[in-house]
Amino acid sequence: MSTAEPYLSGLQLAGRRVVVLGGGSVAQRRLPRLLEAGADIRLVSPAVTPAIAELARTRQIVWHRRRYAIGDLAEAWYVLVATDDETSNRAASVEAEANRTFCVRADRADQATAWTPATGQVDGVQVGVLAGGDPRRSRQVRDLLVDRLHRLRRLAA
Ligand SMILES: C[C@@]1(CC(=O)O)C2=NC(=C\c3[nH]c(c(CCC(=O)O)c3CC(=O)O)Cc3[nH]c(c(CC(=O)O)c3CCC(=O)O)/C=C3\N/C(=C\2)[C@@H](CCC(=O)O)[C@]3(C)CC(=O)O)/[C@H]1CCC(=O)O
Ligand SMILES: NC(=O)c1ccc[n+]([C@@H]2O[C@H](COP(=O)([O-])OP(=O)(O)OC[C@H]3O[C@@H](n4cnc5c(N)ncnc54)[C@H](O)[C@@H]3O)[C@@H](O)[C@H]2O)c1
Repeated sequence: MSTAEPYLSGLQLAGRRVVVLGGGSVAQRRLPRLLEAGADIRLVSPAVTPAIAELARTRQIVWHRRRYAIGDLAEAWYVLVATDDETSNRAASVEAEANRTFCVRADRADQATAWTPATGQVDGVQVGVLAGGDPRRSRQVRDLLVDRLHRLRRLAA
């Protein structure tokens, strides 16, 4: 990956296929935002957390109960790689690159073509913060911004 700055964007994912690999704590944290965006989510993982199993049971996502296989990313507009198996993570990011599909890689920031910002929303205003790969800092800055937006709303009321 280059040392250039990432380009923040507002992806319109409604109805578009997003493939998530892995069903652990990282996937669980990120699925709610993808669902709010209306993404058509396919999740591939041999095991998932109870919260993710519930999303599958209620048909909010489609869960394929198996390991990643080459070809899984064929229809994807966006890919979130979050398994704890480095070999699969690497193979999937190679497949995404060949498909020219942007791909988050939770275990290796330097091998990813997209990063997940810390996000918040107040009154229809979304904030997204990247802090150069330092998630604690992006979370802290997001919390400050969301708090300030809440204060402004109270002052305006
Ligand atoms: C902001 C947030 C968004 C979200 O996830 O929603 C986010 N990580 C969050 C939490 C978090 N991340 C980590 C922990 C474990 C404990 C700790 O270290 O504190 C926790 C805490 C937890 O899990 O509770 C460790 C970690 N993170 C990355 C690596 C790999 C590496 O750096 O190479 C490793 C080491 C993994 C390992 O050791 O194996 C990589 C990335 N994490 C990013 C985003 C992208 C950078 C964005 C930026 O520029 O800031 C980036 C580059 C790529 C990506 O994954 O998209 C969210 C907080 C927001 C919120 O709370 O709302
Ligand atoms: N980027 C971040 O914010 C962040 C935060 C914490 C951890 N991590 C890293 O991200 C990865 C995932 O973390 P986690 O805490 O969600 O792990 P986890 O152990 O909670 O979940 C891993 C998931 O991957 C699944 N899995 C394993 N092999 C697979 C395969 N071949 N194909 C598909 N699914 C497979 C498992 O069944 C499990 O559901 C780890 O490498 C971890 O070090 C990243």
